[in-house]
Amino acid sequence: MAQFVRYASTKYDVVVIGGGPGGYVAAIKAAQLGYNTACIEKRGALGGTCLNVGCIPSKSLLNNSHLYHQIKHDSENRGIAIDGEVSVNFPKLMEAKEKAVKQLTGGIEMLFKKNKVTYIKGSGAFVDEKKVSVTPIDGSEELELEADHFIVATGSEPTPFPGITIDEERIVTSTGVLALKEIPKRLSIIGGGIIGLEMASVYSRLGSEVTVIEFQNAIGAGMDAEVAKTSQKLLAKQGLKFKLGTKVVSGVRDGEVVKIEVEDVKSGKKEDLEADVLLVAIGRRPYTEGLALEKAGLELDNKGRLVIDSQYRTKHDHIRVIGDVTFGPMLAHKAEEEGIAAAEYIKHGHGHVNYGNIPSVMYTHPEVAWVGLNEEQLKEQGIKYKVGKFPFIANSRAKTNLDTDGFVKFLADAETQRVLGVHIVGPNAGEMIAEAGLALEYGASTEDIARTCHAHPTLSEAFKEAALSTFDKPINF
Ligand SMILES: Cc1cc2nc3c(=O)[nH]c(=O)nc-3n(C[C@H](O)[C@H](O)[C@H](O)COP(=O)(O)OP(=O)(O)OC[C@H]3O[C@@H](n4cnc5c(N)ncnc54)[C@H](O)[C@@H]3O)c2cc1C
Ligand SMILES: NC(=O)c1ccc[n+]([C@@H]2O[C@H](COP(=O)([O-])OP(=O)(O)OC[C@H]3O[C@@H](n4cnc5c(N)ncnc54)[C@H](O)[C@@H]3O)[C@@H](O)[C@H]2O)c1
Repeated sequence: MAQFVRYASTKYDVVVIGGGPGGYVAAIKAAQLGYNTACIEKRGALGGTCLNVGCIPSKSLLNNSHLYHQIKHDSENRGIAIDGEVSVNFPKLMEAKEKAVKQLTGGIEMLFKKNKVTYIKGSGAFVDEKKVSVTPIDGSEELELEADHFIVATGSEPTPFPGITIDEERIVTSTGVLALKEIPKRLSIIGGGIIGLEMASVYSRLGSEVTVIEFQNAIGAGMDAEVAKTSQKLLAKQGLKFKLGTKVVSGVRDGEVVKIEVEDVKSGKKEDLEADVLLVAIGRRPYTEGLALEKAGLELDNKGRLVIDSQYRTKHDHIRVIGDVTFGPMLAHKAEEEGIAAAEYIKHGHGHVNYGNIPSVMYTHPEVAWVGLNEEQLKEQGIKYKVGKFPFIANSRAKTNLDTDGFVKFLADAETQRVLGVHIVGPNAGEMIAEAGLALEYGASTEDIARTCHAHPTLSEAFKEAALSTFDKPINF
């Protein structure tokens, strides 16, 4: 009975299943558009993978491990003398991460209150296409909710590696690696994608010997090949070991160590490795467990993604799907944009996400960021393009910061100079890429950017000079 008082109503205009970046944003937007909205989340905290076990905890560890590494290895250069020992307090580092997560997930609860979204802590499952049942996480009585519209945003989970058993202690996914009890002496990572490289950076800076095992001959899971190569070189200089073109045959825990057998893809040569922790980071897959999709007759494709049309509708017009659980890149900002668009489709019949303009950022040091098409895609599509590049070594702010690795690379239409893609490896790339996104959105040419006054001395002058370099000579290089 108490449940019904707490959850006020069992009939809503909009019910959102999943409280991650897709779901919580969709719920707030729907409420702002005037709908009586509820959001069902089973984790016990809002914010989904991103805030709880993804973007936010990983960025906390990346930031603080970078600071530590810089203080320890890069202070003398800068005229800062360290008298005494600089060391890591690992439990405290983890505590700082937890604090950031708690503040941000709690912040979403406040936003729900402010926007009058009903937050239902439980697991949602379709009863039919008009109703969902909720099993509350506090063990109280099951509820049934009816709604005119549903938005499914149940996210994704780590892709398992066939034959390798995860214990989240010695053989871990991204969730386990973000919550280790101690810094492993040796960390092996299967997958040289974004998770693999970000976590490799964290633990390498903290003192682990890190080996990244990647099936492909390049790291970065699809980033511009030249950028991927540069990034790999810079990460290798920091001490990361790479085994590219390498297949993992097996990974087994043996007491306190993990034994890994790998095989060179080309030669078939086998090798045995040993690690204290093995991270499996070979991608993520859509998560629909327990949703009882069959009760609503919803379809999955062969990759387990919920099938939708361009307005996020399933075969039922009133059931929409957004975020990692459906098509497109598995990124928080993509899920958020879709959350807003889905609510707007419900209200107005139109919404907007530009899938050609979704930035990607890898938060290593230096960062890697890109948006639009890369050289390989342009060649594949037969589009004639010009390249403009500017290295940070020639940028005054990068010089003053003693942080000069990397470059900005523009790809522009050969005839019109319209920006087609921007790829950056370098300091602050993740912030700088926003300017490229704006340029793409407005259909800017590289000349538009080159003629825009950028403040001096800033890293963004490298951005301007790279744009200029697609059609003229740079000034400072
Ligand atoms: C280690 C790591 C780092 C990452 N870093 C970044 C980054 O820096 N930038 C970036 O853009 N992306 C990053 N990502 C990806 C990002 O986390 C996802 O793209 C994003 O969280 C997807 O949002 P979503 O709302 O679709 O799903 P999720 O965030 O996965 O949220 C889905 C929610 O639905 C809930 N749920 C599932 N089924 C039910 C049910 N039946 N009933 C009730 N609730 C349910 C789940 O508990 C979950 O909380 C990272 C991911 C990982 C793993
Ligand atoms: N900064 C960010 O935006 C950020 C950070 C972390 C995660 N994410 C998102 O989370 C998702 C998952 O990340 P991820 O790094 O697990 O996936 P990913 O797709 O980025 O990379 C997986 C890598 O594993 C390799 N691989 C696959 N199977 C393998 C095998 N059997 N042996 C060796 N290597 C193998 C792939 O070639 C690829 O390079 C991605 O979609 C990513 O966009 C984003």
